[in-house]
Amino acid sequence: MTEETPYEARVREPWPGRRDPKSGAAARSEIVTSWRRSQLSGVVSGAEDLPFNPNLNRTSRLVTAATPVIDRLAAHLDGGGATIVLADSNAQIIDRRAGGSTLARALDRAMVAPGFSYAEEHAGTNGIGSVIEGRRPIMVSGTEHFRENLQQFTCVGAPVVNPFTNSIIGVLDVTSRLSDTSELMTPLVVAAAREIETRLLADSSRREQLLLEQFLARANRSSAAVVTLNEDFIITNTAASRLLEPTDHAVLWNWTARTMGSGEYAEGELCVGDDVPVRAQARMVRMDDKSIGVLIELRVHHDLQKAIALAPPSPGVTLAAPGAAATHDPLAGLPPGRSAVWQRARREIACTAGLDESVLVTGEPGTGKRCVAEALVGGRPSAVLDAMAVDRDPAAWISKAEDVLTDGGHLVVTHIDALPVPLCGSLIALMKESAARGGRIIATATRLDFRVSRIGDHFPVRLHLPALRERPEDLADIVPFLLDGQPTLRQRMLPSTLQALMALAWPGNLRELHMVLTSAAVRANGVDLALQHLPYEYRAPSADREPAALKRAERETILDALSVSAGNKKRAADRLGIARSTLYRKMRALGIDEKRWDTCDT
Ligand SMILES: Nc1ncnc2c1ncn2[C@@H]1O[C@H](COP(=O)(O)OP(=O)(O)OP(=O)(O)O)[C@@H](O)[C@H]1O
Repeated sequence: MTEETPYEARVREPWPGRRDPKSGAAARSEIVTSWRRSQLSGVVSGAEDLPFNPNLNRTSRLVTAATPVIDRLAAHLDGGGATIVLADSNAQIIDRRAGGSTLARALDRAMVAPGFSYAEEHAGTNGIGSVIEGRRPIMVSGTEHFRENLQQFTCVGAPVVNPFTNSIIGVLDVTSRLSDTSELMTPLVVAAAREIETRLLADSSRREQLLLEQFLARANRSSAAVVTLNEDFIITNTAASRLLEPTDHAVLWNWTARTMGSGEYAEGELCVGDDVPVRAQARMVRMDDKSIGVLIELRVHHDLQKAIALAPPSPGVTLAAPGAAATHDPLAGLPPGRSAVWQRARREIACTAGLDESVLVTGEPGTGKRCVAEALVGGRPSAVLDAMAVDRDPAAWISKAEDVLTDGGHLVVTHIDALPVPLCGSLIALMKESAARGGRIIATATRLDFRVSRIGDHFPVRLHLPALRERPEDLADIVPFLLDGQPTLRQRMLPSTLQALMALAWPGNLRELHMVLTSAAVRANGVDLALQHLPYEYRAPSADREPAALKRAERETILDALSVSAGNKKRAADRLGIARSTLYRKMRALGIDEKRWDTCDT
């Protein structure tokens, strides 16, 4: 007798999580083992490059609504030549049921199995990913499949659409062997997908009804702006609707997720609408012990509003640069943002632009240091030299710097922390000699330590740009700014997409965000940017948000320890109470640039 594969076991026990006492981890390792075993025996052809994620979200609204429908369909198809496949909005298969053992084995070999993603970009035309791209039911048969190992099947998929947001939250698919293809497959799948949507609507109505009741109970008693929201919708009273802008749905949802965590209550300050500082109090709303949304009261924070009003405005600054415009707003081309940390950085940039001093702009890679450096000299530096390119011709590099500074020009030097030590002395000497004639260097640096050259100490003014992950609420302002900034990026972004982006860590900062938006805009081809338009690895589903927030906190803690220990890894590890090897491993896993700190262990 042949050994039962994990997938056969799952077909026999359709929902292991419900009847099988095995833990999620055990079920996950089963899937991985099966995949590895298949790979080792060489039966997988062309599936190695399919994204595989063993974390299957079995508690989502999609699964809850789809289970009874699939149960019935599975009983109907039992022993027949067709299998039912349920996938999420990322085209990742969540479940597979029914179909005889021969078909199950064939699907195992082709990796049409839970955990694998059939997004079109990885799998080409198929009955799951192509449904998401086309937003309609589709039959893909035999050689119409892009991947060779799928060409033995016929797949019919239909989208499952969230009735409130109109976005696709999943795909229901029925797959059979090519020889078993039936014309009835399409109406069967479409009817089942509609039934799942009806169930979603009924379930949502109950949730939304309860949220509305809670909202009315509070709004009737409160003089504050009252809002109730979940990921899909938001209800506001008149005061809140005056205060909030459309992007604030995502801002409030993100703030709640960060501040409340797994608790029931959160309190804090944030900016909403047109930069209005508010004090917020949020309370979780539950139904059947599950969180279904939050109720938030917002009160305008008048003390903070006064403080912002008193802060130096963004002045028009007269520049000494030869040929520069007489008056220039240094903040004009810089990204907006409502966070306190970015507001402070903008004020410092505005003040610094008014000084005739050399400036060092620091920050992580991609935080926009070069853009800020150029803004500080009216957007018209006399020259821009990259210290990372100095090796090509050091003599020509330093001679160009000398020409600019001797003429009293404004030189932007990017990545000055990469300048070889011998050239640091020459550049500083030039900077000091030319200062009286108006010569000025605006430099950028990523590394915060300057233990080797200490070149940073010679700059009278230093500006630091915060990382994007320190101010996720700013994405609500930066995304439209970047989308508006280029003629090719004129689309709007759906609130759910913005929410997903806010939950990410952004190690590449603005550069990474710009890349993601450009890729999404190309993929969206003129329609509003939805989750499925983002590059695959950026489509964090809701279930992944907490780990993203945790990772962010862990990264912050490690960066803090490295910074306080002046980059010395042993001291940083001691500070954190972990082994140095663990610190290295965590740094790699969290994308902390080791090179940035690698001269600091001496
Ligand atoms: N003001 C801005 N307007 C539009 N895009 C911006 C702006 N600032 C930054 N970006 C985006 O971020 C990218 C990186 O910006 P910039 O080169 O200024 O960063 P940096 O901090 O100097 O990076 P690195 O240190 O890695 O060289 C830009 O190429 C652009 O895509």
